[in-house]
Amino acid sequence: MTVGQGTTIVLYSHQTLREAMELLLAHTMDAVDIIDEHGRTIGRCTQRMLLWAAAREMDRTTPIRNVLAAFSSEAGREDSGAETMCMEVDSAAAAELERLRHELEEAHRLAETMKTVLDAAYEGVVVVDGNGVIREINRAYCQFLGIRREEAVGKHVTDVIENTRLHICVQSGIPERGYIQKIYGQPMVVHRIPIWRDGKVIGAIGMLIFQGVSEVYEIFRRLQELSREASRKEKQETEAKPQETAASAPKGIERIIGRHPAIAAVKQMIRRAARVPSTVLITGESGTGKEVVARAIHEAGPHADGPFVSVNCAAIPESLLEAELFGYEDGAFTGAKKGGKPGKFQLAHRGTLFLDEIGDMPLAMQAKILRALEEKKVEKVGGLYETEVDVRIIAATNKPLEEMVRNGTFREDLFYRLNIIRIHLPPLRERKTDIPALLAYHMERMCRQFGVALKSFTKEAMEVLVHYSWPGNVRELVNVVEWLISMVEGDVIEREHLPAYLSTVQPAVSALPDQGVRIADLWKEMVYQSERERIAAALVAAGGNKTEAARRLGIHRSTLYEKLKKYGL
Ligand SMILES: Nc1ncnc2c1ncn2[C@@H]1O[C@H](COP(=O)(O)OP(=O)(O)OP(=O)(O)O)[C@@H](O)[C@H]1O
Repeated sequence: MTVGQGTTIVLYSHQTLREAMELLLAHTMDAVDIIDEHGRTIGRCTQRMLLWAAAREMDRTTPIRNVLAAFSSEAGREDSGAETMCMEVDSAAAAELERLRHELEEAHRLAETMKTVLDAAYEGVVVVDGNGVIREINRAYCQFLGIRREEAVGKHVTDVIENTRLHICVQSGIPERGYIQKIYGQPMVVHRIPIWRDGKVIGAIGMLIFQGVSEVYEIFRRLQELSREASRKEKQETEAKPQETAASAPKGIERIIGRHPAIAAVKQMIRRAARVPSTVLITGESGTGKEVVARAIHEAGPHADGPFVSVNCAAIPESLLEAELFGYEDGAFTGAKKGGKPGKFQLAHRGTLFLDEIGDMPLAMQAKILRALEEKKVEKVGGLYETEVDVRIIAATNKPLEEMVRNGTFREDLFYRLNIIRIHLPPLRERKTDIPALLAYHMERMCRQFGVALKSFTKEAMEVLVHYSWPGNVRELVNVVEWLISMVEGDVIEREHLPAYLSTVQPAVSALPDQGVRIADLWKEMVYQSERERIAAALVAAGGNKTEAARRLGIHRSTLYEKLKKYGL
């Protein structure tokens, strides 16, 4: 009943008249402060006030704030020596109190606003104290980590965030901006900013910058300016075609471009699916990236070093499907290769078998696949014995499997066996904000691959591309980029250069997200940072030999020298 704040005894405004009486009696006190739900003192409960209430036979369950209000208004009229705090104090003290109350309210409002801002922030934000213990973490960061706020607050940052250096930043007091930090195998741009007070570091703020597609046009434009500059120089300096080096080629989840919430959720699912060996069913229209997702799961999982074998079930004639999947023995059928052939299941041993277009699988073959999945054994066509296989199955389809189960064209038992983890990829027209980033990514990738100067889009051309409905999804977008690279002579792609069918829908005033340009700078920093890291890694791999490092990077030696100078390596 008694409410204590440290050693001070107080009464909360919701407590009853009876509780107030018991409190004063128990502590033989004359008066006690009344505190509201925000911790503010709203008045004082005195013996006189309680006597007043008793004389009026007030219900003992009346909240004390109501008693105070009634007493104040009556006492205010009848008695200038009323007991509420504001009336007891003299006018100077009252002014001071008013100022303090105002300040407290402001602080309270500010704290609320800060929390709202933090949670609405596009970036992930985490705050640690001087010991590296998490004091605050916002919704975006929690979502990215797949944890709840309560699971993070109070823990040491190293127990919550992979590869963090926030605790080091607290010790050194040196800000670290635009660093690359790998979280769940994904390179992320982070900032670490120490918080100073009275000449001491009392904590640090960590910001996680999602490889965003907001401000995409600006990012795109700047990125293109940068890269065009760089590729012009490189072209002048070297005859050799710039190659996409193994070190620079993005892998796994990095290849999945997009920050639309649906894609962010897909990435989250990929990370989870990679941790377990369960079968995965990926659904989505043709060209939405089902195979990219399957590969990402494989590459993020424990069998990443094992094979990834892809089978398009729709592309193989029914008569050959069994031999293709399970292999065949020598002389198993007319036309069989001498010596036999291993099947895809065997080839995918200790790796992943990606069964694309599983909805097109004939019923008879579905039964065989189910058996292989359940028994983890396969038998070649014409074979006499079974072989054990350890394969993770990822299946994909653009067909409505549930409906096919209902009408008997897809086996229910196989459906449930495959549908353990379900990932759905929405069509591109439902995630238009990802279009500019996808264009940027594939333009950069292909120009590099073909050894041509990077091309950029005008805003008008970009608007047409964002507004187009992309029935063929990302695959169609990739094809359009390739077409543009080969058809457009100059470095800038104008609206007029686009195939006519893309322009059938007129763009609205501005289709592009308009969220400021902060991320653009970060993107630039990220590009610089990752190039610096790539060069440093190549140097280490080449044992310090610059000619060899340049060869590994696919750039001219003089370009490497220039970059070494630029990055202070
Ligand atoms: N999120 C993405 N980021 C970058 N590229 C993507 C993305 N999604 C798809 N792509 C690209 O689009 C093309 C088609 O992707 P993919 O083959 O994975 O689609 P799919 O859904 O498996 O198609 P289908 O159903 O026809 O087999 C590929 O070139 C792939 O690299």
